[in-house]
Amino acid sequence: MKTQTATENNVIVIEKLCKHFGDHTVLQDFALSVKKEENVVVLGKSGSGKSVLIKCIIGLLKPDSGNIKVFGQNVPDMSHEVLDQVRARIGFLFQGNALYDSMTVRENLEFPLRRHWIAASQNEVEALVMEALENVGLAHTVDLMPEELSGGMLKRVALARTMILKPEVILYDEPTTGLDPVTAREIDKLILKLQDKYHTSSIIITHDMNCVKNTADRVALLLDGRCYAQGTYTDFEHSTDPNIHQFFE
Ligand SMILES: Nc1ncnc2c1ncn2[C@@H]1O[C@H](COP(=O)(O)OP(=O)(O)OP(=O)(O)O)[C@@H](O)[C@H]1O
Repeated sequence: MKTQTATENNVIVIEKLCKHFGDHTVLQDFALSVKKEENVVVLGKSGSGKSVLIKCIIGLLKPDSGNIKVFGQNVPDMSHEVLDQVRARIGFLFQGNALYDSMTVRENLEFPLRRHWIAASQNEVEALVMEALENVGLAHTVDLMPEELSGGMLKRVALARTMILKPEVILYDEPTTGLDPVTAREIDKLILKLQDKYHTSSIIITHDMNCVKNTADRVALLLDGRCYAQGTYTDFEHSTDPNIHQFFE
């Protein structure tokens, strides 16, 4: 049974998050929360700090101050051991997919299972690999190498690998960037399908307003280090605030 220890149904609560590099302030009192089974899109211009935010959430960067509570525990206070356990509950879809070129699709999908010692027997590993690939409609690619796959297929295999540990939270870093519009919409649909099937919560970083429209339960605009505005896609679409409106031009 999955444990849900966070308060008020929030799986992520970020409060007063500050991160500087030298005299460059990237995040300043940033706040955001994500509820169970909610998709929150973080919008922000290039260089606004979206990747820094994601890295702080998974403990790859230490904030200067503030809290990042994931499943009720504060990431900056976690020991390496606890952080490792929490990371097994958080899936991360990298912008560049981060598949190993020298491994087959099967080996790429087995990798997180072996790293976290999830499946004991080879039969269990095989079943989980095939379930993950069937989820993204790519069971037939199991013995192919990444170089034999199209950009959209690579993204779907990467998503299958992210999902194989059945994460409760998924962080998507620009999931549709570099894909043609038809493939991008297929990825949007997969994001929703997997959320529905596994009841995941997500933070999605994207500039693709179609992806926002299709996937966001809520949109948060990261501007000048803060969460400048939050609302639905429709709220944002109808906003007359130039800082919001510019994303629709
Ligand atoms: N390790 C680091 N050391 C110094 N500066 C950094 C570091 N990581 C990020 N930055 C700076 O923080 C700022 C925010 O970077 P970040 O990569 O989070 O932007 P982003 O919103 O993800 O941009 P993009 O949409 O282009 O990917 C940038 O000015 C970047 O140069």
